Amino acid sequence: MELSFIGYEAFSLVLLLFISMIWYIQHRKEVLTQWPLLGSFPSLLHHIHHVNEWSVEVFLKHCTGSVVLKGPIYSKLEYLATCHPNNLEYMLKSNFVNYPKGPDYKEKLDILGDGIFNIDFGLWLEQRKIAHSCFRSYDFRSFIADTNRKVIGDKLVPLVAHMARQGCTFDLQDLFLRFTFDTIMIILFGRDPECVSLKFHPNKYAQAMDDALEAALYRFAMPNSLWKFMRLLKIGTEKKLADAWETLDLMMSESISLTREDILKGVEGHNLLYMYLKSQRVERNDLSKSGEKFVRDNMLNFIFAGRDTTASGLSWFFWLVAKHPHVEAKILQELRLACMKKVRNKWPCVFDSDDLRSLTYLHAAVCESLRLYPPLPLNSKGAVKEEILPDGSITRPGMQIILCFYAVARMPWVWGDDCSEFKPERWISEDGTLDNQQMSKFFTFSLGPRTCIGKETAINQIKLTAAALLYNFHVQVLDSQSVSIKPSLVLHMKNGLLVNIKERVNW
Ligand code: HEM
Repeated sequence: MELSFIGYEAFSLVLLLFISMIWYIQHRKEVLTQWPLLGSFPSLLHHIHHVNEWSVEVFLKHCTGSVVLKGPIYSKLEYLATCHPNNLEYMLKSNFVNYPKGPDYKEKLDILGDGIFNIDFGLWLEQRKIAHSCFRSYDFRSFIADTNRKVIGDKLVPLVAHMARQGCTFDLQDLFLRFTFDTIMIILFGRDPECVSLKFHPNKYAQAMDDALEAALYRFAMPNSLWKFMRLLKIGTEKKLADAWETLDLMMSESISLTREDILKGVEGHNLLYMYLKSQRVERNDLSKSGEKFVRDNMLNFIFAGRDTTASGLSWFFWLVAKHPHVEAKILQELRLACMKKVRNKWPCVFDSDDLRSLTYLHAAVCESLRLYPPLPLNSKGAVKEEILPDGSITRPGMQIILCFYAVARMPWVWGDDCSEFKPERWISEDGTLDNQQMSKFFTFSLGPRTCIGKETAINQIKLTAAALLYNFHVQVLDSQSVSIKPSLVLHMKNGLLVNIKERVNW
């Protein structure tokens, strides 16, 4: 009797395995597999290391702008991933109030605390107003322009000239991360951490930021219970995040206390922390205690916002330009004209914000590169009320909505059959001016009330850096390397960008 029961169990197991195998063979070639009981979760985890490229395949294969992904049946995980421009526009702009980031977002990005990225409604509006008034102020804008000029002209260009003379191969992405870190730290705290230097000393803060961003990506893909369990055990990406958190907190408290000391000594400043403390109307004697967490959270948000994104934008831009010599030639032609107008014949030549106005083709090339490689490729939202989106998809409270900015640029029905090509010309209208119509389907800086506050700062910094480096040097990307996307919330290159640099002596 017992034997036949075991025999029955074994038979059922073999049958189950057989059915699973047949099912697997039938479905293994699908881009997105809906597993019995487990939903799309195994597919999502399997593809998480290249989630952006995978999202393009999924949307193209399913010929749609939206797909629903479900977690295992025991979990409440349900995603709506969409790259339909009408949906994106609707959620980010027209019906923005129904699509806050939601508490789930803040839990996953807890390292950012109550900073502007993480909060919604009244609290967000208050912080947005403070940030907006700083970024609009003449003094702060001049301070940013001045910082850009100094960091590019006095540090970046001389270092690149040195590398060119040495003839050594180096990682351009690493250099850009150092450069944007120095710049953002000067803008925020008025202090130069001197990461752009001949010593190339290891940057533990950069590593900490990379680890935090990688851990955050995995949190977005996993059921909450799983990453919380990993956090409890301090293993994997959660262990890296805990260490990164400690390192970044230390950096923040050092930077904040140094700036506070300056203010207490009466040193006038134009940096963002100085403006934030002033905008809180903190009494001078109170500066040592006031708003510790408020300041820490906001400044850390700005470091994440300003360093990684701009460095990513620069790295992909240089890679694309190196792969498209005809684009490089057109940019150089424009730069040469700009230089001639100002009668600049010394080497190296560094451009300033005034020059940028005449550089239409460079602007188009930068937009085109940011379209194809948006530094923040995904965005996440929650829904307050159930609604039907413009493409007919339904959003429900509790659902996580993923806005796929990387994928939208690669949909032929949005950007045309040549959508995957690097073509700055698509941004220029027949009369040679910039074609602003493209902006309605350009989501790289988001849209609506939460549009990136640093958009102008970032574009200017990329253009000024590109102009200075391309005009003075020839950047040759090593053909032997494989350039791919790193699994992270920011679109970095997995193995960096190895280049050789030569001075352009013939100008
Ligand atoms: C190429 C560079 C950049 C790109 C592609 C970019 C992109 C974005 C995107 C997509 C958002 C919306 C994020 C969301 O809603 O979750 C955003 C928000 C934001 N960005 Fe940027 N950004 C860049 C550079 C900068 C810089 C240089 C700064 C400041 C120094 C900055 C400050 C911010 C802030 C404060 C927000 C939050 C706005 C809010 O929630 O109201 N960004 N950015």
